[in-house]
Amino acid sequence: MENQLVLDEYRRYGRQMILEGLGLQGQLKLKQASVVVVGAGGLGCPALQYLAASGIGKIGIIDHDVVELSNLQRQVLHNEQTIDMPKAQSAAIALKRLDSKINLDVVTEALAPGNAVALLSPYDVILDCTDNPPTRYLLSDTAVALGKPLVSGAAQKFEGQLAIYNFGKTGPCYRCLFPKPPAPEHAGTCEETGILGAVTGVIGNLQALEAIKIITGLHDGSPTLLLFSALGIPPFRNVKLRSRRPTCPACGEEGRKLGEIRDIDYVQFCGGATPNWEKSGLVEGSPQHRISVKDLKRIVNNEAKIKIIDVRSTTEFGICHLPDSTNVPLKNLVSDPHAYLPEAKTQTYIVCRLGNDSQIAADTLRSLASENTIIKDVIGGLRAWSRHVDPDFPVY
Ligand SMILES: Nc1ncnc2c1ncn2[C@@H]1O[C@H](COP(=O)(O)OP(=O)(O)OP(=O)(O)O)[C@@H](O)[C@H]1O
Ligand SMILES: [Zn+2]
Repeated sequence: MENQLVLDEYRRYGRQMILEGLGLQGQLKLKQASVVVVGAGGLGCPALQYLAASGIGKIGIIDHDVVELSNLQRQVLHNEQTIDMPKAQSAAIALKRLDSKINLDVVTEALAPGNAVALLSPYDVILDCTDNPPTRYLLSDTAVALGKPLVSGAAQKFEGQLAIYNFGKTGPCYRCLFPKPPAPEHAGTCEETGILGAVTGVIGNLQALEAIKIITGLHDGSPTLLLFSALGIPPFRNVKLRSRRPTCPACGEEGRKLGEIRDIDYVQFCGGATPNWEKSGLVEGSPQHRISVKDLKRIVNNEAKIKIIDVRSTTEFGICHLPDSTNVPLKNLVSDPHAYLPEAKTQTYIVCRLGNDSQIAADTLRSLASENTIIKDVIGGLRAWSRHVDPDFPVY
């Protein structure tokens, strides 16, 4: 029945079928098409919702993570009842509610070098709705190897990006544009940098729209990078992309130099795994220049002359903070550290949300202070504080 519509489908898709350029033929193309969405998070949810609603014949959902309360602010297919459920499964439940006959492939494992070719090859179009550099390179290389277009989205803070890679005969791949990965400290997740939910909605919807244009033949085929800034005037800018780089190791005409995808260590290529700082909050017996949250709690109760400096932004400090802590945002501290050097005999403890920025601040002050001044960073930050000391302290 893929080459014709059933009676109900005329009514369901009529509003888009009457569009010039789409028509019955366009709707049949959507019905015959298959799309895979990698990542059922902030971008994946809205993308999946509009792909499913438009009548795509088969949709793959790949995500290894489970739903958390902090996801619901933007991952609009999930809900309070599906917390702790695999995201791919939670998204499938929501899409089945929209269309009970929808054809879905649900994969609750991560896309990895060993399974990428097999998992992605059954589909016509691939959507990158993930959030980390290793997966972006893996998706791009696999799309090139399989000769499929990759609709790639990204969003952070108030900003988003959209591009189609490996599109048509000359469209560049992700490696053509970004031959080198970002430094790990610049590859922050939404947890670290923040994200407005509606921003992922804008980009995720555009990803669905681009896939629909590609499938129905409405796309003009020119590779562009769309930059969105919610606070910008105007909020959208379009950058025309060059053709493939001849020297690109993935798609360049000088031949593929990458080797087999399953043998590539993408995590290593992107600078190695980022340490899980939160876990390190559990470390008992702190190293010399660091303090665990439990030890800090003991000191707060007993010692008179201590100072707690919180190096988060003023906005974050306003959300919650430790009693008697002083807010000095990291950038202020680093730009004028002499202004914040502790008085003699004051013990200084530096805290942030997850325990990274506080180390930079503590190192900066220690390098200027006299040798026996006590300046320590709090391991695991406020996240560890709420986990191990005060369960009523807000986690955000
Ligand atoms: N290699 C991968 N295979 C499958 N899914 C992936 C892969 N890498 C990332 N993802 C998924 O992509 C999604 C990205 O979405 P998003 O950044 O909105 O969610 P998140 O990771 O839950 O966010 P937060 O940073 O707030 O915890 C996540 O659900 C994540 O599990
Ligand atoms: Zn390339």
